[in-house]
Amino acid sequence: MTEYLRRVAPRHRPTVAVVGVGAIGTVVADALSARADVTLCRRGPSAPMAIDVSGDLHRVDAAVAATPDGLGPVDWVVVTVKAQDTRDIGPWLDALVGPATTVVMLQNGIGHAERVSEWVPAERVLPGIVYIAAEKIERDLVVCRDLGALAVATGPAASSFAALVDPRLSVRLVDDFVTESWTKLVMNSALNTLTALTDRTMEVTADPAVRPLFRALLAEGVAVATAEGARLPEGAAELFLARMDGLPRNSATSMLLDRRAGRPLEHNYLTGAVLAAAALSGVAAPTVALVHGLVDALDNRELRLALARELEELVAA
Ligand SMILES: NC(=O)C1=CN([C@@H]2O[C@H](COP(=O)(O)OP(=O)(O)OC[C@H]3O[C@@H](n4cnc5c(N)ncnc54)[C@H](OP(=O)(O)O)[C@@H]3O)[C@@H](O)[C@H]2O)C=CC1
Ligand SMILES: CC(C)(CO)C(=O)C(=O)O
Repeated sequence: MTEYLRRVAPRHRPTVAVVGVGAIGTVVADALSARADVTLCRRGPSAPMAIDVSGDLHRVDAAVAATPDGLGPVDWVVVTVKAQDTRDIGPWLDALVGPATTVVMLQNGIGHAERVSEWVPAERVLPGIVYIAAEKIERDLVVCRDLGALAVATGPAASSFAALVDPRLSVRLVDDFVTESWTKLVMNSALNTLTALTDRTMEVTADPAVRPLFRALLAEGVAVATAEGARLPEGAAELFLARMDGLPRNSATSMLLDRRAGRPLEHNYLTGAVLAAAALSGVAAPTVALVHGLVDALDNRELRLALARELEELVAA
């Protein structure tokens, strides 16, 4: 293209749809909004979102859709629902995914591409791991306490996506995504589950009564991750525990927030994923199994309570 044409040709602004406008979806939408046309795909009333990033409170500059009706394919779909809700966003993906769409999966756990294989082939999925601390404190308001980083699998889609993101949210391109995702999964399997079970923030890692349980979960997780091809250093479990000790003491995990709000828990994609891999590779993970069972019992109880609350509201209405 000549220099003249380059100047007069209208620039195509990339289009992005964020499906799952909770804590992480809102932070990422905000970070994309300067360089792309962003649509927030929300269920319920189509209100805009506000965000508070370390005291800077503002409205997210994005369109809002409450239903997929009338939407067409976009350049990028960013999926930020909890892993267990991925199947439910099928109607959004039907509308938004076309032959040139890349789906960015920003979720804890592993198996990101498999979860959306019905809608998009693996080569057009960009899996990502999230290192952000955020919470949706009201229906239309998210607080971001640490605008950390995203880690995405290296490739052409990764560089193009990174170029769209405000540099204040760093995007790290990782060659070994297996090691990256298993490292986070092993930590989430211990930290998210034990904070949710004890109803305590990250300070629980230092409790001498609970610390041995952290150690056992991490050691089993590391053994399974290694069997799955993650390349972890010698003494990885202790290293992970030290990393957890460095996290803000009064911060919640996403699973603790879900427990406190009476929402379904993501454990089937955390401890559940570790157990599935352990069964396949023949690695023993008895502590992970016990803790998984406890969280499952908690999840069912929270669900029953949520249903009872809904019923009460219906009766009162
Ligand atoms: N929060 C954090 O600090 C961190 C989270 N993560 C991971 O990031 C991922 C996203 O977590 P997070 O942002 O915390 O989760 P949230 O629960 O805050 O947000 C998920 C959003 O998805 C929406 N949703 C669920 N089902 C549907 C549906 N069928 N259609 C449309 N929207 C739907 C929910 O809507 P509604 O509001 O209506 O319920 C909710 O707003 C998870 O895998 C989590 O583990 C990782 C690191 C840190
Ligand atoms: C690492 C941690 C605990 C950070 O918030 C997380 O991934 C989560 O809350 O799901």
